[in-house]
Amino acid sequence: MAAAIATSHRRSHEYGLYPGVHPDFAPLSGSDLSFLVERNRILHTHAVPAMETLYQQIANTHNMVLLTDAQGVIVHSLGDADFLEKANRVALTAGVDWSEESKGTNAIGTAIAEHAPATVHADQHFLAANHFLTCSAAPITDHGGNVVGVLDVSGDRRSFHKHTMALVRMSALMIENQLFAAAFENAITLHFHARPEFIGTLMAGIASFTPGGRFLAANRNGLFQLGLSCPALQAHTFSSLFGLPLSALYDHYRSAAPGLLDLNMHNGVRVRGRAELRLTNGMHVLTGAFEPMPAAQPVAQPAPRPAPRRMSSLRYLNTGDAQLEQVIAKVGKVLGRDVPILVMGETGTGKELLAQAIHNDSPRAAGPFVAVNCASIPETLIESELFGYEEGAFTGARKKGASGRLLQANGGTLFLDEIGDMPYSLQARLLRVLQERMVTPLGSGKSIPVDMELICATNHDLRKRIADGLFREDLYYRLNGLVVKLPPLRERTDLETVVRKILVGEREDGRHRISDEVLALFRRHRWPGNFRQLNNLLRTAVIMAGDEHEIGLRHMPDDFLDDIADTPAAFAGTSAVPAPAAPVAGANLEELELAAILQALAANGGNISATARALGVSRNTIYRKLPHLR
Ligand SMILES: Nc1ncnc2c1ncn2[C@@H]1O[C@H](COP(=O)(O)OP(=O)(O)OP(=O)(O)O)[C@@H](O)[C@H]1O
Repeated sequence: MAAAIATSHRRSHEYGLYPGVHPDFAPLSGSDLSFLVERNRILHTHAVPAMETLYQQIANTHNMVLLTDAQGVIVHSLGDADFLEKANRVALTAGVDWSEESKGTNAIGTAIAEHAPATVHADQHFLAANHFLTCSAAPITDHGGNVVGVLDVSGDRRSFHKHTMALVRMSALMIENQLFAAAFENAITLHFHARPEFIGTLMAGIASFTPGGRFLAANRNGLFQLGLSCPALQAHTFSSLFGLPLSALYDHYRSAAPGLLDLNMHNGVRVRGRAELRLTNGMHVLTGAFEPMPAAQPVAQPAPRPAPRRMSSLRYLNTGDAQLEQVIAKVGKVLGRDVPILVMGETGTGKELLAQAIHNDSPRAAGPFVAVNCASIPETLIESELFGYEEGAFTGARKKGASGRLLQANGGTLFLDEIGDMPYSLQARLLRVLQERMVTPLGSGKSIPVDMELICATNHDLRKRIADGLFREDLYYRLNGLVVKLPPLRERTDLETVVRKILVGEREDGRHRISDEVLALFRRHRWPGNFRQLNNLLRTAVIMAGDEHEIGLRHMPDDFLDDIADTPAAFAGTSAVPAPAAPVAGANLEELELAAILQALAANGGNISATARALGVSRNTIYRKLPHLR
């Protein structure tokens, strides 16, 4: 360090500074300061919690915690009141520039100049005005290795403690990992270390890959363990770095309770790992573990490397509901048998997800999965969308023509969603394609052979549509090789598992859980939007809950609680609701409901908000039922 301090002093001279100078301690003006914070918003957001934790460890030691931008200008500070007065003399406050150019040798400026952690003690500071300080600073870098800020602890020189630097470095690493996670939210993220107990700690390496397996980036410890520079890693993939095909990674996480992965790195080092992939629809596809991770294995006895298992996508969907289990068993029997499958079910019951799982488990999994929603394409376009067209087939046709969705599904699976909404005129054409296995694009005399599996879905009663003259009977019989019906959410017996699974997908740490009260309400809700509704509701609730681990009634949106309140059955049996006094013979539901509200009001001392919370309804609902309370 002494050499680095001497070099820094030389630089300070070159900047035209001299030790006795009284430097410019003026901070940025108000609007410039706001601009500085705004420009560093992401850094600020992720650094402040780590700064607060760091500060808790050093509180009452006459120290301050400082965050600067990449140039050394202070963005945020936390400090001991008794030290603040002294600190103000040298302006350890937001908006002041602590680069070497401005203040000569100091931990912040020197850490930036050296691109390395720096401790500058007492008279090691270049300016005499700063000799009463002792400072420890660590640069914060992004995944490309660029310094984006500095974390620093500065205090009275008599308060110097040799462990301060270790704390600062750990906190900087924590901030870097947060920035990394935010930058690669939708990537496959692998947390790895040779010692399994270090996975999930600051020591773990983290590497990100595209869903196709291409290397994107690694954090500081990841780069260290991989032993390659960032540019050298760009040519790599998941399998070239960790010796496991990507498909085996997906398979691993389709098992009911996947443990840590055993991986052989390109340099021969064996590591253990845990992978995650967050999809934009909010579900993790990789962290198939609904249960907490199994305890790490002792270091001395690494588990024998298991033979790669192929776990099915269908099995991944199977979360314990008996009706669903039957559906999965049935479709499992016809996989690859060229039997068209018709999936029935209300909106949002997961028909498309099931179709995708069937495709993934079929012998055509390597081919394309092409989904067409017949209800969402305008009737005038559906023909060209499905069958494609030749160049110049109609006004507005693209120059080179288009292949059409049927041909795009060649070699894979075509999923026709909302088949009941297929225009009647096109149904005969579709039937011909299915019978002859040939597609004739619009405006073309040529027929092209096509080879695909067909899965259709509908939430209409197709027999009724046939009776109404809206659906062709011959097409119906061609489509319904195997008909399966997905149960609506209100009939599923695995609601708790499903909720847990969605919550695991909502946040990387998967730490939210639902309260028994809310689960009881969920069990009584009608769920008209099925999984789509449940997913959205849980996503909002997780945001509402923030740092609270348990999702309770107070995190539920009002419209949901209103819906529940309008479902009389919802009042029976929830732990939140005291059972109404012995029902009066002949009382109707409304009377029972009123009795329950009055009882809850009494139990909550007439407090409307507490009563609403206890009953799982909004305050408006209470006022609606008992208008005299307004
Ligand atoms: N088992 C499940 N667990 C969690 N989320 C699910 C599950 N099944 C479906 N979803 C989610 O619910 C939403 C609707 O699913 P999907 O599109 O498969 O339903 P659908 O029955 O095809 O709906 P629609 O009839 O409206 O087209 C999607 O966001 C999907 O990811």
